[in-house]
Order: sequence, then structure tokens, then C-alpha cells
Amino acid sequence: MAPRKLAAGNWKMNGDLAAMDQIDAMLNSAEDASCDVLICPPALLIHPMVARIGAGDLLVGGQDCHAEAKGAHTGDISAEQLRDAGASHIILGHSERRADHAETDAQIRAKAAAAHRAGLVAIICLGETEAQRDGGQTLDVIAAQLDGSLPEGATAANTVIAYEPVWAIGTGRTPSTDQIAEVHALLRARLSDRLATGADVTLLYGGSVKASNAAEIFALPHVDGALVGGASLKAADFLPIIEALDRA
Ligand SMILES: O=C(CO)COP(=O)(O)O
Repeated sequence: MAPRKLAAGNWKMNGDLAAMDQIDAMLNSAEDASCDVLICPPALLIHPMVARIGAGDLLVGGQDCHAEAKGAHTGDISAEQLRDAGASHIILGHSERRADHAETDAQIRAKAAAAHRAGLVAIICLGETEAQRDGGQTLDVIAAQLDGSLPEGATAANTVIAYEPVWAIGTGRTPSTDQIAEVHALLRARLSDRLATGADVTLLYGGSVKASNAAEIFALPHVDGALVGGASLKAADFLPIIEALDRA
């Protein structure tokens, strides 16, 4: 088995029912593509999006979940509820949640275990800040986040890892191809040490991916796709990225 290729869109807190119009074009593209195509909209849009897709090939995911299945947790959503709404994946540990909600590796590990319990694929996000990059700490930070965030029972079938340097998100800046390759090689080596299926875990790069840089990023070893923010909101921006991954 080789890692499955995945083009994933993270809509963050963007989009509304009118934005559903983008889905039809993405759906056509997903059906033509050999890679998996996933959109993670705000949770409120998961169910209407799944209804719009029908039996089509486009996958839909959440952006966070609570670690418990149910209970007195006002404002939270469980992995089981996301699954019930039609989600297949959940993004966990995004740097915006690590920063805005002080999420720790231990919490992310518990949420990833919850995603697995609910039968969902956990997309665990890791990434260094600019200060950590400048301080030469990148590989140590990534290794510690991976070790701390990966739950028992993780496999290539239920886990995706996304490397997203914090300083590359929404900035138009990306690491050099050597820098991306270095981190992805570390992730592959550590996953292969820890998991029997580590060689087959899908590894995504995220941070200012767009049509003009996608092909060179997808050509790198151990880059099996992308987690795309801004360029996933409009079909016209996302489709060339899907096509670049398909060709890679
Ligand atoms: O955070 C991201 C995806 O999760 C990346 O966002 P941008 O593609 O907008 O830089």
C-alpha cells in the first residue's frame, strides 16, 4: 500500500449556505481525480454540504471535536455528532486552535482518539512558529508535537498528519522545498518507527498552498497532498491544486 493522496480544504470560519455553489464544481473535479478530495467547512455546513454532494465522491470533514462522545459541554461538538452529520474526517490541533484555545498536545491526542472511536480519520496538524524556525528548533518542535499528539491505535487508515508552519499560514510565504522535505522525512521516519503502517500514513503540507506552487510541493518525497486554507474557498482556486496533486 502507498499513502493515499489527499487534497483537503480547510474553510476555517468562512462560508455560508450561498458558498455551497462552489461545491458542484469541486464535486465534478473530485469525481475525475484519482486523489481524495475533502472539504472541511464550518460544522453548521457539514450536513447541507453532504446532502448537496449526495452519492458523489467529495468528502466532508469537521475542524475540531470534543474528546467526549456526549454530555454537559455547552457549545462543543463530538466526533460522533460530526460522523452523524456525514463527516469522514476531522482536522485536529490546527495552530489556530492551539493558539486561540490553548490546545495542548495531550488534548489533541484525546480528540484524535475520539475521532478514531467515532470511525473518523483524524488529520493531526503540527507546525513551528517563526521564532522556533529562526531558533533552529523546528525538527525538535515537530517531533515533540507528533509524539504528544498521536494516540494509541493510530494507523494509516485512520490518521493523516499535516505539517503547517505557523508563519506560512495565510501569509503568502512558504518554506523552501528543502525545508518542507526535511520535515516530511522526519515525520515519515518517526511514524515508521512507531506504527506498523507508518510508511503508508498520508502526509500533507499546509500553508499558503496555491495553484502556482502546488506542483513543486507535490513533487517532494513524502508529500502526499495539501491542507489548503484560503485557496480552498473558491472552486476556481482549488481545482488547479487538485489537478496538480492528481498529476504528481
Ligand atoms: O491553515 C491552513 C490550512 O489549515 C493554511 O491556510 P492558507 O492556505 O490560507 O495559508
